[in-house]
Parts: sequence; C-alpha cells; structure tokens
Amino acid sequence: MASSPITMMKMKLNNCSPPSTAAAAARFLPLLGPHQIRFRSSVAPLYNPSFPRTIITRPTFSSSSIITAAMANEALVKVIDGKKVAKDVRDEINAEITRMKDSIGVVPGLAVILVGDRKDSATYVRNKKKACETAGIKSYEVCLPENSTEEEVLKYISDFNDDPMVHGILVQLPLPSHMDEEKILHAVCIEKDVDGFHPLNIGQLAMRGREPLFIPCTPKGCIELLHRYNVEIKGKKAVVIGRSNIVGMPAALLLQREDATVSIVHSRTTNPEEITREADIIIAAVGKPNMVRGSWIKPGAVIIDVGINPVEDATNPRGYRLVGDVCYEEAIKVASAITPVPGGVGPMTIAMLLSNTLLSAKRINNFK
Ligand SMILES: NC(=O)C1=CN([C@@H]2O[C@H](COP(=O)(O)OP(=O)(O)OC[C@H]3O[C@@H](n4cnc5c(N)ncnc54)[C@H](OP(=O)(O)O)[C@@H]3O)[C@@H](O)[C@H]2O)C=CC1
Ligand SMILES: Nc1nc(=O)c2c([nH]1)NC[C@@H]1CN(c3ccc(C(=O)N[C@@H](CCC(=O)O)C(=O)O)cc3)C=[N+]21
Repeated sequence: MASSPITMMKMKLNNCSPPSTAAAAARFLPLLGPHQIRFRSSVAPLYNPSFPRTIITRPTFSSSSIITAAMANEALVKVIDGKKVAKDVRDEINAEITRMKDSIGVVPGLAVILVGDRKDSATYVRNKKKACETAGIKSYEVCLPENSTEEEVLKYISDFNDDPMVHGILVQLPLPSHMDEEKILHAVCIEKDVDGFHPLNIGQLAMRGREPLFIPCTPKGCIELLHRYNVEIKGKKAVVIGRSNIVGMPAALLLQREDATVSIVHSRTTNPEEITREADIIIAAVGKPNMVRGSWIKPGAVIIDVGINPVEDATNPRGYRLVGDVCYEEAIKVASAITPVPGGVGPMTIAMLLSNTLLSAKRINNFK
C-alpha cells in the first residue's frame, strides 16, 4: 500500500535516529549561545585525568548559506563523547592497576554471573570481559542455564564472597523470573558489590553525611560525563526520567548530592513534558525509544540519554539499531550538549565497573 502524505510525514517526524552528518557536524564544537547552561571552569573528576579537550573549530558558512536558528544551534551543540571519555578513564585505571601490581603484587579480580541466554546480556558480559582484559583486571565468569536454581546462583556468590582473588561480583540483570532478585543481590557481600545494588549501599547513597562503598555504575558514568564536560550541576534544575533501582533512582540521588534541585518523572507523572521542559539537565532512563521530543527540552539544556532500545532496521547487518530515549534528531536542535546512543552512557557504564573493581581491590588491600 502506498504511503499517504500524512503517513510519510509521521514517519519523517518519528525518524529520530542520529543522522551521521548532523552528529559529525555537532561533534567537538564549543558551547555558545544565549540559553546554554554554564559550564564550570574547573572540575573535580574521579581519576585525576587529563580532561578531554574540546577542539574549537567554528563552522564556516559561505555568504550565500541560509542558516536558520535551528541549524545554527545544531552546529553549536556539543556531542558528549562517552566512548572517548570511557577510553580515557580506562587508561587511567590501567595505570593505577600497574602501579598496584608493581608495588604490592595484587591484580584486581571481577566475577560475573550470567544466568540464561539473553542475547543482549551475553553481549554486555562479553564486552565487560574484553574491557577487563585490556585494563589488566582478571575476570571470572560463570554462565548458568536459564533453568538453574536460586540455590546454585547463591552458592557461586558465596564462593566468590570468600575468594580473596575476587574483589568485585556482578550478577547480570535481569535474572530469570523464577529467581528472587532481591535475595540474590542481597547475598553479594557489600565490600564486593561493585554494581552498588546492595540495599545498604543504596541506603548510604540516600543519606546525608554517609558515603556508599560503591556508586552504581550507570549513574556514576552519567555524573562523570557531566564533570568531564565541565557542566555545572550545583544549583541547577535537573529532571530524571525513570526511577528504577539501578539507574533512575540512584541518578536522582547523585544529582541531589551534587546540589542540583531534582525532579523525578515516572510512568504515573501526569505532565512529564512540562516538568522536563524546566530542566537545565535531563537524565532519561526509561526504555522507550525516542520518548523525549524536542518540545520537551528547554533551549540550552544538557541531555544524558541512558536509554538503549533496539529498533528494527533492515539496512543494519544486525537487523536492528540502537536508539536512546531521547529523539536525537530533534534534541540536537534545542540542547546545548547531548550523549549519543550508542557511544554515550553505555561505554561509561563499563568503565565505571572497572573503576569500582579497582576501588574495591585497593580498599581490601589498604592500598592508597
Ligand atoms: N547505558 C547503559 O549503560 C544502561 C542503559 N540502560 C537502559 O536504560 C533504560 C532504562 O533502564 P531501567 O532503568 O533498567 O528500566 P526499568 O524498566 O527498570 O525502569 C524504567 C523507568 O521508566 C519509567 N517509565 C516507563 N514508562 C514511562 C513513561 N511513559 N513516562 C515516564 N516514565 C516512564 C518507569 O516508571 P515506573 O517506576 O512508574 O514504572 C520506570 O521507573 C533502558 O533502555 C535500558 O536498556 C539500563 C542500564 C544501563
Ligand atoms: N548487574 C548488572 N549491571 C549492569 O550494569 C547492567 C545489567 N546488570 N544488566 C543490563 C544493563 C545494561 N548495561 C549496559 C552496559 C553497557 C552498554 C554498552 O556498552 N552499550 C554500547 C552499545 C553496545 C552494542 O552495540 O550493543 C553503547 O551504548 O555504545 C549497554 C548497556 C549494563 N547493565
């Protein structure tokens, strides 16, 4: 059936994938413009890094070019390069691991437990293993069939809890539905909970004057990106969309710890667009492809898109491509900075897992 003009228009409006040319034009450009959020002149990043330097190249337009306001903003948007920052972080971790190995002979160890045969989980676990190898972390992997029992998983956790070579334990989520996720996450000893999912860790994250042993990797990665791109958080209005235990809720707690004023939008929020439009900083962690449209975004806002959603794409060899929760194509016309999907928060999650594993090995061995 031939598409009617209306259907075609709808298709166009909903095509929110990052257009490669726009993304390339936007990349590495300085943040200017009247609406942008102020960027800090100095930052306190986690790993004593050399900050990513922004290459300041102004776009050159011929005098005959017609530049609309939207196009001009698009050219000034900074794409937050999670892949590059994650690589910098991994290099810093690698140097620290070498220093620790050389001085006390300890190599950090990370154990990953995967239950079932979800393809996406298998991919993440493979990526984590690769990242561990390059960073100099020893990885221990257990893959159990979907029909394993809770007791089997608990037994592996207990063995890893007692193993002095293992400094971090990660149970890949989601677990099969017949398992009690809370019981299993609770079984990981808090000193090795590099995911930061243990209720005690979350409780400490929520309390003033307390410090959690580990900060959950994805929210920690989001904040690290804001720091390394000098985005001022203190005093800003932040909106987190999503309130899951592993992303939305800890992300909101972290932003609050950084002195932002935080609102949380969830599935029962009646006016999500209105609330989100107030925000200087948006963290979207929903799992709904392209949900956040351009009209939801205040001009100059900074957007961290956590969503990883596979959408069908026959032109892609995998048969699908990944898109975020934010309609990228529209957002780059309004925002001052944005993370792409892929290449934004995802690589940072893995880098922060390595960081937490190193932190754990240092703490257990009292290595400064
Ligand atoms: N980049 C990375 O490293 C990672 C990416 N992800 C991705 O992030 C996304 C979120 O993951 P996760 O937090 O685990 O997902 P969950 O499904 O656990 O949580 C989704 C949250 O979004 C809220 N929500 C659902 N629909 C709406 C809506 N229409 N409007 C507003 N809020 C809504 C839910 O609200 P309610 O609480 O009311 O149900 C819930 O709090 C996914 O795409 C996931 O793949 C996840 C982990 C790591
Ligand atoms: N215990 C536990 N801890 C987790 O941290 C955890 C989990 N379970 N279950 C699933 C989610 C999801 N998650 C991702 C990690 C990396 C990418 C990542 O590297 N993504 C790449 C793309 C990868 C691709 O192309 O498939 C990117 O965004 O550039 C994505 C998602 C961790 N999670």
